[in-house]
Amino acid sequence: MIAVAGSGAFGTALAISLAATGQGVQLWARDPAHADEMRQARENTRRLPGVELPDNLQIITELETIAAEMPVLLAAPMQRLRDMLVLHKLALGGRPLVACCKGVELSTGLGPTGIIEELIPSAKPAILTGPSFATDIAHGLPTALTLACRDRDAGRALQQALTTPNLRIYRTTDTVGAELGGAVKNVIAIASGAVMGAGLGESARAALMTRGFAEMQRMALELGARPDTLAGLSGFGDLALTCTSEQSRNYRYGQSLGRGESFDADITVEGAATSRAVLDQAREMKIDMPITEAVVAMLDGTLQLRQAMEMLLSRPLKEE
Ligand SMILES: NC(=O)c1ccc[n+]([C@@H]2O[C@H](COP(=O)([O-])OP(=O)(O)OC[C@H]3O[C@@H](n4cnc5c(N)ncnc54)[C@H](O)[C@@H]3O)[C@@H](O)[C@H]2O)c1
Ligand SMILES: O=P(O)(O)OC[C@H](O)CO
Repeated sequence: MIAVAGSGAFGTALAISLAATGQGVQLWARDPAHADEMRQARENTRRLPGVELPDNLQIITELETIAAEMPVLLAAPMQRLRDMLVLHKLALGGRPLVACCKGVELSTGLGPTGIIEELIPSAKPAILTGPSFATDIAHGLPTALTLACRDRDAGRALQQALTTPNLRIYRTTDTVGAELGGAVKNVIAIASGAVMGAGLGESARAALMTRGFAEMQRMALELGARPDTLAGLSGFGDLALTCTSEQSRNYRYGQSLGRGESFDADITVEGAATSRAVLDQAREMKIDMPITEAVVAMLDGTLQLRQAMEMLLSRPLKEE
C-alpha cells in the first residue's frame, strides 16, 4: 500500500503508475468536489484528462485514513508544500515522506526536504525527481528517476517501494544536488522557451542550456552537492527534457514571454517563483548566475528578451 497526497497531474500520474504494480494506492484530493468527480468518472478530468484511474486506486479526502507508517508522496506545488504540511502535520508525522515537487521556497530559500525537516522533524524526508512528464508516466511510458534520501536505509526501502513497471528508480543520499537540479532546470527552461519563442534559434538554446547547467553546478556545488548528481537524472537529465519539449509548462511559459504573449495564470509554472528564490540565494552567496538574473528581470518586466541576450553576450570574456 502506498499513498499520494495531491491530485494534480503529477500526483495522479504517480498513483496510476504505482497501481500498475498491483498494490493498493490511495490518492488524496484536498477538494471533496474534485474527489467525487474522480470517483464517478474514474478519471482526473481537471488535471490529467484522458487517462483511466485503475480499480486499485482509491480516492480519499482525509489523510488521517492512511495506515500508520505507510509512505506518503507529497505532490503539491512547491510554494504550497508548507501549507499542506502545516495543515496535516499530525496525519503525516511518523512515516516516510517523499516530496515530488521541484523548486525553492520563496519565503525561506528552503528546498522540499528542508521544509519537511523543519515542520515534521520526526520524518526522514526524501525527494523523487528527474525527467518525467505526468502524461508520459500515466500512459505507462518508461522513464528513470532519482530518489534522494539522506538516510541510506530509508532511501533503499523507498527505492523498492516506488519502482513500477515503467519507473526505474536510482537512489542517492545527495538531497541537495537532487533538489537544486530540479529547481534550477525550470528556470533555465523558461529562458530556453523565451529564446525559442523569440526565434533566436536552436544554437542559442543549446548555448543557454549549457551555460544554465554551469549556473546549476556553481550553486549546487557551493551548497555541498555532488557533481555526479548534477550530471545525472535530476540535473542534466531533467534539464535536457524540460528545455526542449513543448510538453513542459515552464518551457511554454518562456515561449510566451519570448513572443510577448500572455500565459494562463492557472497553469503551474514552478520556475517563476523559484527563479526569484534562487537569485536571492545566489546574491547572498555571491554566486554569479546571469541567466537566472535575466529570467527574473524578464518576469519583472524590467528587461526585454533581446536586451537580456545582449546583456549575456556582452559580459566580460572568460575561460569556459
Ligand atoms: N506535471 C508534471 O509533468 C510534473 C512532473 C514532475 C514533477 N512535477 C512537480 O509536481 C509538482 C506538482 O505539479 P503538478 O503538475 O501535479 O501540478 P498541477 O497544477 O497539475 O496540480 C497541482 C495540485 O496541487 C494541489 N494543491 C494546490 N495547493 C495545495 C495545497 N495547499 N495543499 C494541497 N494541495 C494543493 C491542487 O489542488 C492541484 O491538484 C510540481 O512541483 C511539479 O514541478 C510535475
Ligand atoms: O511541465 P513542467 O515544466 O513543470 O515540467 C515537468 C517535469 O518537471 C519534467 O521533468
